[in-house]
Amino acid sequence: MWSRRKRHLTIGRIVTCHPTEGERYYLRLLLMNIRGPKSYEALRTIDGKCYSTFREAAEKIGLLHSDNNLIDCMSEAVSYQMPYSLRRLFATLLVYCNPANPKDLWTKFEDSMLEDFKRISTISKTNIQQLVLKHINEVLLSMGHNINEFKDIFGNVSFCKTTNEAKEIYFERNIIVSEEDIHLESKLNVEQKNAYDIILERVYSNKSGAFFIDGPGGTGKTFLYRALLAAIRTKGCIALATASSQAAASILLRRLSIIHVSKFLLTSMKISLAILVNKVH
Ligand SMILES: Nc1ncnc2c1ncn2[C@@H]1O[C@H](COP(=O)(O)OP(=O)(O)OP(=O)(O)O)[C@@H](O)[C@H]1O
Repeated sequence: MWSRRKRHLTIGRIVTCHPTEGERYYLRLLLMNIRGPKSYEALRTIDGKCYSTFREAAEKIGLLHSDNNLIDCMSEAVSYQMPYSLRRLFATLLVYCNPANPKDLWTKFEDSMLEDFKRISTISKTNIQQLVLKHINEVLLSMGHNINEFKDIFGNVSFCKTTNEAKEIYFERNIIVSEEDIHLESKLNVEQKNAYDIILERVYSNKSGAFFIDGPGGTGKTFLYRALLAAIRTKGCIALATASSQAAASILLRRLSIIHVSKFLLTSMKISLAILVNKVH
C-alpha cells in the first residue's frame, strides 16, 4: 500500500502568487529558478551586484524577457483553477505583465479558459468564444481597459445580443425539454389540469402570482411541476425550479439551489415561472 517517496529534484512546494502581488511574485519567481540561495540578498545578487528589488534581479537574469514565467504561471493555474479564474488571471497578465507574445499565450490556454462553457451542450462553438471574450472584457473593464485594446490577440471584437445575457440566463433559455415531459400535459388528471391551467394562464398574462400546491405524498405534485416546467421552457422562456433540500432538488430536472435562484431573480429580466419545491423527507 505505502510506497517510499521517490527522490526528485524538488525539495518543497512554494505557495502560489498572483502576478499583481508585485515583489512577492518576483521573489517566488527567483526562488523557482535560483538554486540554494542562503538569504534574500543572495536572491537579489546577480553577477556580484545586489539589486534593490526582486523584480530587477528577475529581469537581470532574463526571467522576464520571454513569456516563460507567464506560461508557467498559467500552466500552474490550469492545474487547480476553474476556467472562470483562468480568464481573470489571463486578463490580469495582459494588463500588468506585458507579455511579449500575448497571442501565443492565448492560443496555448484558450481551451482551458473555455471549458466551463463547453460543458453547456446548447451553446454553439461561436457563442462559446463570444462568451469567453465577453467575460475577459468584463475583467479588463474592471481594470480600466477593454478587449479592443488587444486587437493583436482577439481581432476586432463586438458582442452579439445573446452574449450580452448572463451565462445562466442563456443556459436557462436553452434547456432541452424531453419528449416525455412535453407529453405530460396530456396525462394530467382533472385536478392537476385545473392547477396547470390556472398557473399558466397567470404566467401568459404576464401578471405576477404565487401558488401553493399541497397534497399527500404520491398524489402527483412533482408530475404537475414537470408539466409546467416543460410548457414554459418549450416556449423559450425561463422556468426556475428550486428546492430547499437536496432530496427534493434531486427529483426536479435542472434544479437550482435557493442561493442560485435568489441571485437569478435579482439579476435576470424576465422570468416566467419560478417553482419552489419545499419538501420534508
Ligand atoms: N396524471 C398522472 N398520470 C400518470 N401518472 C401520474 C400522474 N400523476 C402522478 N403520476 C405518477 O404518480 C407517482 C407519484 O407522483 P409524484 O411523484 O408527482 O407525487 P408527489 O405528490 O410529488 O409525491 P411526493 O410528495 O411524495 O414527492 C409518480 O410515479 C408519477 O409519475
